[in-house]
Amino acid sequence: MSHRIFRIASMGQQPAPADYRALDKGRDLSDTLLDSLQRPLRDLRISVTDRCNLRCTYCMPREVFDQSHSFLPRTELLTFEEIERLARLFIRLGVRKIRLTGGEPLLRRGIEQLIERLARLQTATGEPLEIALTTNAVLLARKAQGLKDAGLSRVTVSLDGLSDAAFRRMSDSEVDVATVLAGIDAAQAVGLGPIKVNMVVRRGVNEHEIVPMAERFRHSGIVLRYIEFMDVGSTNGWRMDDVVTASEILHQIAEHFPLEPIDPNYSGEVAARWRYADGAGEVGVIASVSQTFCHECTRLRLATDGKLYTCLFAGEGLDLRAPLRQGESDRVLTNLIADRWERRTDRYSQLRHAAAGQPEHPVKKVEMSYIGG
Ligand SMILES: Nc1nc2c(ncn2[C@@H]2O[C@H](COP(=O)(O)OP(=O)(O)OP(=O)(O)O)[C@@H](O)[C@H]2O)c(=O)[nH]1
Ligand SMILES: C[S@@+](CC[C@H](N)C(=O)[O-])C[C@H]1O[C@@H](n2cnc3c(N)ncnc32)[C@H](O)[C@@H]1O
Ligand code: SF4
Ligand code: SF4
Repeated sequence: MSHRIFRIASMGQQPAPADYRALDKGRDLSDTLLDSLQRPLRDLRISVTDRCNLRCTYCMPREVFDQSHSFLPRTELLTFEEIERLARLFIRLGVRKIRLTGGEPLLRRGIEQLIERLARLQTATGEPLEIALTTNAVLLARKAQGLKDAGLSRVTVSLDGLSDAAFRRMSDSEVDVATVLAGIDAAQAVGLGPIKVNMVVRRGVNEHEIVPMAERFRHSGIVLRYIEFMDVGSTNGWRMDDVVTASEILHQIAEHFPLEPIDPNYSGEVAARWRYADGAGEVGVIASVSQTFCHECTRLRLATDGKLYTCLFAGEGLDLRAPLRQGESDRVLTNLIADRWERRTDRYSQLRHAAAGQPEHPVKKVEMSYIGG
């Protein structure tokens, strides 16, 4: 396996400040913006903080994200005004859905004000923008009503097991499952749905929770999605052996509750959908390791400090904060973003798959808590 193919992910030069002048020109936005693999831009994920109140072992292992870890200082974060300005430009380039994430997005002070600003925006086709938020739900019970009032469309909650023992092992915390379930109940009560629950499955840690979780969310109207443990970042000690594949997961569930495949809700959906044959609802599997979906990837990620990443597994981002704070025009920023998308060649998961799960990384991948999950 050569190093070369993994070098493809998101490499690209930051233009020198002087080059911004050359980008100060109008752009025809009537055609769909496509990357070099003919994928449109549709989905923007914004990391609003790199901090978190949990220490999930697969995302922010405590031994790395401890007291000595330098989180970004406040001045380095994009302000709400800056995020709103960029969001407008992304929408003009085709974005229809914005997902707020992190780190833990409910830790960002005044997140409701950001949602209010975004909720006023319309997509290029005149429809309201869909604004979703992914959260560990530790603070959701007390914040659900405010989020709804601010204009949030829906929430996705991460929960890796129903027993406190498994949940605490995965999240490396003392939080109990009841707190997360209370958050889900509150979100449902205020109408922050359709609600989805994401469960990362790690072999030998929480695979015994697959069936109890299915049982808990059947008949609830909530869509549970199982996620294969991924090699995001550089610190989570990922090994292919620890991945419980989507087919293993589905097999376990189907032994108790027969399943039937159903069509995706939209092109490029990351979860493959299955419904319970007895009509109890649906589940999804996100097979980002065993059945990759790069060929339909329409996602762009704006990290906490304003760097733009064209792949979850990128090593380098395009700095948008510098031109923003240097007072560059919307035209410059739009051209910067559009040019980056047009040059995009990322398909990391597909290449990892082709290499039988043995990537050799020439670049240090950024952490998921910073780039946004
Ligand atoms: N490899 C890879 N994994 C992804 C990507 N996007 C999402 N995932 C994984 O899928 C998980 C679930 O993502 P969500 O944000 O809940 O999924 P989504 O498809 O945007 O959600 P919906 O809008 O509800 O369909 C993430 O936490 C990641 O683990 C991606 O672009 N690449
Ligand atoms: C990074 S978190 C940020 C939002 C919020 N803190 C939460 O946990 O919902 C977003 C999603 O990424 C998923 N995730 C994090 N690390 C992962 C990994 N190594 N493999 C698969 N999914 C991962 C989490 O389970 C979560 O659903
Ligand atoms: S997955 Fe979410 S809750 Fe867990 S450590 Fe990462 S950012 Fe925090
Ligand atoms: S690895 Fe994920 S983020 Fe990167 S191109 Fe593939 S689907 Fe998109």
